[in-house]
Amino acid sequence: MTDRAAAIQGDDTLSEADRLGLYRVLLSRRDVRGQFLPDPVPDEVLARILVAAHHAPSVGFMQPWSFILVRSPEVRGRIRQAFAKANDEAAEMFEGEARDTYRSLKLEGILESPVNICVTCDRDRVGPVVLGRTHIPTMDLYSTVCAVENLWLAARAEGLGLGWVSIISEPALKDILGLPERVVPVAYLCLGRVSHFFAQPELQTRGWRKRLPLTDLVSLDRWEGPRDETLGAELAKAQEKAERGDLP
Ligand SMILES: Cc1cc2c(cc1C)N(C[C@H](O)[C@H](O)[C@H](O)COP(=O)(O)O)c1[nH]c(=O)[nH]c(=O)c1N2
Repeated sequence: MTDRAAAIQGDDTLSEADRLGLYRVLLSRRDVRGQFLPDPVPDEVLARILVAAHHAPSVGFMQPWSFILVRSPEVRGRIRQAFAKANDEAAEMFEGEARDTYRSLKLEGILESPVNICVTCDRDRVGPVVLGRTHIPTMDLYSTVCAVENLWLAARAEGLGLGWVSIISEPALKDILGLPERVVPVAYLCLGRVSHFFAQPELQTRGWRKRLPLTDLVSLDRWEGPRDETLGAELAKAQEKAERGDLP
């Protein structure tokens, strides 16, 4: 094989089944809190999902992420306590009916899921000057979120549910997991087999918020600039189709 042949992707066209499969994963991915089954996630499946996360894009190819697999019931118990404290504080921030609804929501599956994963960002992984992060310092955090999304989609492709828990004080999480000062806990995730996936986001099903019309969110050339009517009609059609659960 020539150097060039080795350097480019061989068959770079996706089959129709691949294309649809990707959309199916994207549109059926759910945040899962309550339907976890206790069966362990096999190591080879975990490895595939973590490789998918590790193939995420990152600023300057910095790869600032690490993955802490939290299996210990003792550690998970401490995390669950930190969640409970933050969740009580969070409920107080809402008023009236919203507070009651908030209290009725299940917002984590820390103990029910067989494994938790903390995805961290080492802000100093390659020293202070990073290609692409020179003018917007938060780019390493955004890169780590890309890894989280890859992990989430790969989990869905493996038939596993994943739930993101962010109602925890950051210092408490850092303390429990022993993170050094320079390392940010970007995402605390609960992963495992589930009894079922909801068709729509749970927050929508439970009346908290609806998906916004995409046409309101796409404009031309500047913040809230003019709308392209022809594109707008396509966006509305495509969104309706997705809401019905039809693949594009
Ligand atoms: C950064 C971040 C943080 C959180 C979330 C997501 C993201 C991206 N979500 C999940 C969130 O509620 C969910 O994604 C939306 O409601 C949309 O639902 P689907 O993900 O499409 O099922 C989430 N869910 C939850 O039950 N507890 C939580 O603490 C959080 N935190």
